[in-house]
Amino acid sequence: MTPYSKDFPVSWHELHRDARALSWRLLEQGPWKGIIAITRGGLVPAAILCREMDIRLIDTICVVSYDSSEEGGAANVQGDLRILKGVEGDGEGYILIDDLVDTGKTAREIRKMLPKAHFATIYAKPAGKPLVDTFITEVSQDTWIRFPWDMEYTFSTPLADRQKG
Ligand SMILES: O=P(O)(O)OC[C@H]1O[C@H](OP(=O)(O)OP(=O)(O)O)[C@H](O)[C@@H]1O
Ligand SMILES: Nc1nc2[nH]cnc2c(=O)[nH]1
Ligand SMILES: [Mg+2]
Repeated sequence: MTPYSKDFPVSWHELHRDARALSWRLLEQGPWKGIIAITRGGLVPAAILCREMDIRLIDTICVVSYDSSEEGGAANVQGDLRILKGVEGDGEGYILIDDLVDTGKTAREIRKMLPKAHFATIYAKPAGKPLVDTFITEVSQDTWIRFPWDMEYTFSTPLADRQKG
């Protein structure tokens, strides 16, 4: 049984705007040595942050967590976190970026590896929020965020027709 009953679709435009808002917040807290993106969701926000903040040193922590093999591609079943690639050091002076924090499981594990990094996300749900140093938008725990890279344009049935069905 999925704990998600609401959908929160995010467009490229909204994501860009929110990532730029995060850049403003982080610029005020710098200087920064570089950015560490948590793959894969942190990669697009990392690219936007680097551009806005003139950061050229970009590293990755590569992890596998949620299972996207479910029918319909709804990637909402979380398994054990597997670290495919880490980084050296304790993260001091670095921004650690991910697209969102949900249960906080990913953040908790990665914060153990990089306790001095500044953990930033664009979106945060209540359970994961205490683990984040800076975020932009909070959504409820029962909401599944849909990122633009996971979606495509398709026909939308008019509301009146949906009621008939
Ligand atoms: O707070 P948590 O409950 O741990 O969830 C947050 C993580 O889940 C998503 O990644 P996902 O595992 O879906 O993989 P992806 O980034 O490779 O798409 C998201 O990008 C975070 O990394
Ligand atoms: N796309 C997406 N991935 C997630 N991983 C954990 N929570 C979420 C979510 O709300 N949306
Ligand atoms: Mg992720």
